[in-house]
Amino acid sequence: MTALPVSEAGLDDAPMTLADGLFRDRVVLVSGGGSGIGKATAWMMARLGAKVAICGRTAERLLGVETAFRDRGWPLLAQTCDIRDEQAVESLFDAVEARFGLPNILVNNAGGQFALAADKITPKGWRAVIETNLTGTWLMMQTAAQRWIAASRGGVVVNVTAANERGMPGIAHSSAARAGVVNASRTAAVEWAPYGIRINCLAPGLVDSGGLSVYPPEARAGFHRANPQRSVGHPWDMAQIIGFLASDSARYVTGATLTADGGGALWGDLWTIERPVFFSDTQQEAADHVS
Ligand SMILES: CCCCCCCCC/C=C/C(=O)SCCNC(=O)CCNC(=O)[C@H](O)C(C)(C)COP(=O)(O)OP(=O)(O)OC[C@H]1O[C@@H](n2cnc3c(N)ncnc32)[C@H](O)[C@@H]1OP(=O)(O)O
Ligand SMILES: NC(=O)C1=CN([C@@H]2O[C@H](COP(=O)(O)OP(=O)(O)OC[C@H]3O[C@@H](n4cnc5c(N)ncnc54)[C@H](OP(=O)(O)O)[C@@H]3O)[C@@H](O)[C@H]2O)C=CC1
Repeated sequence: MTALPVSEAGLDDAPMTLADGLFRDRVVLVSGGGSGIGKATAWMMARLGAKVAICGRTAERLLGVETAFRDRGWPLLAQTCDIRDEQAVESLFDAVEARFGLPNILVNNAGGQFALAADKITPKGWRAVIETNLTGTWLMMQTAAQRWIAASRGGVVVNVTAANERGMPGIAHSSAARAGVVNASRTAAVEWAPYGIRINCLAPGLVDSGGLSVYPPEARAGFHRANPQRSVGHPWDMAQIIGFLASDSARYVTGATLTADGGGALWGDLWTIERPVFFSDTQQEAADHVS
């Protein structure tokens, strides 16, 4: 696959398949918008005319995007917020409403985990990942829906989960949380359909964002081989799928999960921790281990 640029200048020029002005004057809230997939999405939305709000826990990350948007004359609201904290989530939505009005689109992208063998995860570590990826994502989408319902308006949610059809060895907590988001999304897609709210998920496979740096080098070395395309995706690839799901082109799509993993759900052997010897590529090593 052709490599796409990752720099900010690259995001300015990255090829766009979505129509000019597609999100003109729409208010788009992107969680985790200070880096990786969220940042690429914020950029894409701004290029397509949206008023963008981003959040994350780290002020410096947000500041980087704020500066770049100011240089380009793009409107942006950036606010620190831990999505696990319901009061912080409420004040984030208050701030967005005060600046731009109620969001039309929520891109629920913030999340992450640490890689550790399932038998080593502590209760505290389990809770931290579930709270981040399931509870935090839920608080954001429920808050958006409550406000849309109160205002008698529709809205669109895109939840960024992870491609977990075959589990995600090394990140069991995250795999469980993402499965929870997918099913909560299906359920809410039905309950909130009468209010004109659509909810879909994007389940990425491996995407070459800075986020991958937290994985051990021996795991990272195998990432690009873990799917039939023998490559990792780019944040811009994810941004454009998010743009499609958020747009009226997808108006008949709700409760769905779109997997973008280079076919990794069908073929490939992915480990986010070092591959146990039992699963070794060399038959002799594996046989030695079993016997
Ligand atoms: C087939 C195709 C498929 C394709 C499938 C695709 C594969 C998926 C690849 C995914 C890639 C990405 O998501 S890339 C994005 C990666 N980005 C991130 O992960 C960043 C976000 N992550 C985080 O912030 C953290 O990991 C997270 C734990 C979730 C939240 O942080 P907090 O500040 O709340 O938590 P902390 O205080 O740091 O830690 C809380 C506890 O968690 C545990 N803990 C935290 N870090 C730990 C660590 N490195 N090792 C062990 N344990 C740890 C400890 O018990 C900690 O308690 P103490 O012991 O008391 O400290
Ligand atoms: N890259 C990949 O291969 C894959 C990524 N994903 C998922 O895609 C999403 C984006 O990841 P990606 O861009 O790759 O990696 P990044 O680590 O760059 O992005 C994660 C973003 O989420 C923010 N975040 C994390 N926890 C919280 C929190 N509690 N409250 C608010 N913001 C938070 C981070 O900001 P801060 O730390 O400042 O809070 C950061 O901006 C994540 O949910 C990730 O797990 C899924 C599958 C594969």
